[in-house]
Amino acid sequence: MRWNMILDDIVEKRKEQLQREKDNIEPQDMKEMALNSKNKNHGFKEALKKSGLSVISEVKKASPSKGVIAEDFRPVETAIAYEDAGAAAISCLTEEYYFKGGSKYFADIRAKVDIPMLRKDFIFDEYQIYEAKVLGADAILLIAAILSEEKIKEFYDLAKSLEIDCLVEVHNEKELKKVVACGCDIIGINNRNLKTFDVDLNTTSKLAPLIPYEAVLVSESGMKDENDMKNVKEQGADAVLIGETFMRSDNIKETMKQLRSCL
Ligand SMILES: O=C(O)c1ccccc1NCC(=O)[C@H](O)[C@H](O)COP(=O)(O)O
Repeated sequence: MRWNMILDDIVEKRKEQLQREKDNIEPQDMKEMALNSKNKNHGFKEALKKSGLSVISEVKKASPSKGVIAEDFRPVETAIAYEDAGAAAISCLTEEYYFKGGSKYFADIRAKVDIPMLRKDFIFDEYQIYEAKVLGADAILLIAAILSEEKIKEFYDLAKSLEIDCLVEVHNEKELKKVVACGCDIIGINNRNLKTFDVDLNTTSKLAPLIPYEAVLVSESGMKDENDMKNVKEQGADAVLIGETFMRSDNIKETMKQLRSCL
């Protein structure tokens, strides 16, 4: 299978979702709603820079690698438990087909928690950034594997103009180079190999030394226990993004405590 095959499939499906979204609210209307939005940033970047290793806890019902993770999916309850457990921020999937997420889940959670929220999606159209603002997102994910350097810069600047932070995700050195060239200030290293779905925390070890000192470094995917947390912290991560481990937990507070026990 080709390196970007899975991402290509996800993006193709995501285009269909985008069309439905545009049919529902026209691009000009979405843009106006975003520009008139009173939603304020809850301080995503600042939350990740607090001492220790900050945790972005993810609300995710399913994934391409694991299928359905949470049969009994209760997004708002889960998000409130994350906040109570001391998560620095919440990530919520809004991609419908592969991750079984949705904008409604995002909006429902936003109404109930006070910590910063990341809109986790596959963003390739400015409409999705205006929509993120309207939903109350404090940050969006930009994936270097699906965007040119020009697009990263354009979307980064647009998001910043709307007071939205960007977590810009890389998988390898080539992607990292274009992200660094764009001056991105929050860089995510995804430990998941999208060809095999294997997670390897050595991806963080390999790329972390190449991240500019002033950028916030987020290690993403595959964090299962306190040793993984200790490992990526030692590699210089400021924050981690954790989904599956929390989504499979029946006691989120206890899982958070356990994950943080070696820090
Ligand atoms: O999770 C997947 O299978 C996946 C496949 C293709 C593209 C992205 C994918 N995941 C998105 C993520 O980045 C993770 O949801 C996030 O880092 C949390 O990972 P985990 O803690 O391993 O659930």
